[in-house]
Amino acid sequence: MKGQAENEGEGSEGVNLEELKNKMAEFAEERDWDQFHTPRNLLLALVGEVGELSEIFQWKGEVPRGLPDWEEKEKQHLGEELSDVLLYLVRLSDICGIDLGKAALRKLELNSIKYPASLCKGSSKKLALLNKSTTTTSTNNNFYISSDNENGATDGGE
Ligand SMILES: Nc1ccn([C@H]2C[C@H](O)[C@@H](COP(=O)(O)OP(=O)(O)OP(=O)(O)O)O2)c(=O)n1
Repeated sequence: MKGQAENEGEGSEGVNLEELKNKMAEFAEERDWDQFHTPRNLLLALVGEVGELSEIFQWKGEVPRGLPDWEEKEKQHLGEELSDVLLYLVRLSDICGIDLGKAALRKLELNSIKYPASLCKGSSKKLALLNKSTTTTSTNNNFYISSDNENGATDGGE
């Protein structure tokens, strides 16, 4: 989705998942595209957009937070691809009957239980300790904890 949008510059305050879900449903309904918005099609579309998002970063190497050296045009393009991913994710969740907001809040809770700040914060020694203690109690959450990342752990599981 490139180029000038009608509501460009409009404030984003108050945008919520419910609103995005309804707008996507309306968008599909108006075009009689419900027939194409099947779970599999939406998943493939989502993955395709993740690919387009990746292309923006491809070959750039690591880039600093906030992307200070990027041109506005490039940042706008990034916003468009991020939005495509979000919109397809919202639509996929809706079509699958998943309340994405509720599911995400629950997952955040699970994450905080799985990665207690008191254990994750700090040295790699503590991360290794967490790895050891959680893998013995966790049955279906296979994950690894990067020893060189002081910010936390990477979920390689579900
Ligand atoms: N069957 C479709 C096709 C598009 N869209 C919406 C959701 C996305 O936000 C956007 C995707 O549009 P494009 O497939 O045209 O993808 P891009 O905007 O990324 O364009 P391009 O692939 O040409 O860069 O439009 C949709 O809901 N259902």
